[in-house]
Amino acid sequence: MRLLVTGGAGYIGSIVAQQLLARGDDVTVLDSLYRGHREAVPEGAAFVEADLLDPAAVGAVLDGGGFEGVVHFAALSLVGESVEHPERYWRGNVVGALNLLDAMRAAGVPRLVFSSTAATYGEPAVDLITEEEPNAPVNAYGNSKLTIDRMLADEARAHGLAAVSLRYFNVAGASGRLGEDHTPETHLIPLVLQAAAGTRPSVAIFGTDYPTPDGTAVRDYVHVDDLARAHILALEKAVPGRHDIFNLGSERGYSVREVIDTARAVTGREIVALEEDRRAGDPPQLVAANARARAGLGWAPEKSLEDMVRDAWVWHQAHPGGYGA
Ligand SMILES: NC(=O)c1ccc[n+]([C@@H]2O[C@H](COP(=O)([O-])OP(=O)(O)OC[C@H]3O[C@@H](n4cnc5c(N)ncnc54)[C@H](O)[C@@H]3O)[C@@H](O)[C@H]2O)c1
Ligand SMILES: O=c1ccn([C@@H]2O[C@H](COP(=O)(O)OP(=O)(O)O[C@H]3O[C@H](CO)[C@H](O)[C@H](O)[C@H]3O)[C@@H](O)[C@H]2O)c(=O)[nH]1
Repeated sequence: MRLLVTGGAGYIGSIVAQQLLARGDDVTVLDSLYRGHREAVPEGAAFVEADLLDPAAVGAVLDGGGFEGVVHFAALSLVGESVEHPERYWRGNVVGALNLLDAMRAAGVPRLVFSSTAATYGEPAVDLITEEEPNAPVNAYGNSKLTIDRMLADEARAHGLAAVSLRYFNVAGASGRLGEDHTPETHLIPLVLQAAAGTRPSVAIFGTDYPTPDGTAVRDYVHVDDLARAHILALEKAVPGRHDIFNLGSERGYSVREVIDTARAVTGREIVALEEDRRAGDPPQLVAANARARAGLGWAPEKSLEDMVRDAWVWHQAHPGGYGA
């Protein structure tokens, strides 16, 4: 397929672009490089430096481009920043997505796969989160992503777009020469590995008084390669005039302590973990039900937490300062 990957200079988008190229798709990456890395755009992909907030630039890329689909990753995704500066998230994520949809409609691009998030569910007190769980985001990041999900449902109904929202839980791991390099880094696994490598003195455990087996928060971690595979399936199975939503998780949660212990075992390094207060807005537990993705996409995660930590560790050792170093 001829595909546009927005946000393809970022962590997940670059790895999806790489998998698409590997199976023979023709890939163009559109990214503003605001939070991405030119070095992460896979060889073989065409690259356009453009901002989704610039409708003329987006229209110029799509118009006459002959694209058969768009995989849309480009977004702001720092929960804390979204609470302090919600306007950045409404503009960057919602207006950006609207500009993209306008350009796709004008150019007649038939399908879109979108990076949604577990944050659309807020803080549900259930063991496994299904797609039927009420939407109740607790921050502007989740609100912006839920708004885009709703835009896609309307767009599909009115204009026949084949749209799929993939609700990622916690994405981790690396894939060959591509890995996770966020500034600032807020995600647990890269921070734990920086502590293992000695590039930071310790890692914080945010909260030890949660109602979970060991008192620390539980998350459902998915390897970025497994996640990437789900995008390819979604592109193939998207139905014109429909908007489908799929959770991407493993139905198995791990606590912060379990993640740190796994990293100790994988790296063989000492990792100093300091117990701190809860981070504001962190729910005790987020674990995905994935029956819908199994049935509808034929997708199931294959890689373990150990695989994610090992692959991220290999990448971290090869890129101790990230892409910039
Ligand atoms: N990492 C996770 O665990 C996780 C979980 C749930 C959902 N998501 C979603 O997945 C997507 C990818 O996440 P990631 O971790 O790879 O993020 P990332 O920050 O590494 O990549 C996002 C990319 O989008 C680009 N971008 C941002 N705004 C843009 C704009 N207006 N125009 C053009 N480019 C723009 C950035 O420069 C960056 O390269 C995001 O939409 C995020 O919300 C991520
Ligand atoms: O230094 C750290 C960093 C994180 N944590 C804990 O580790 C768990 C995982 O935290 P991450 O920041 O790695 O991931 P989140 O679960 O907070 O965030 C994920 O889910 C969010 C929605 O809830 C967004 O979608 C976000 O992009 C995605 O990475 C949380 O319980 C957090 O409190 C620590 O204890 N110490």
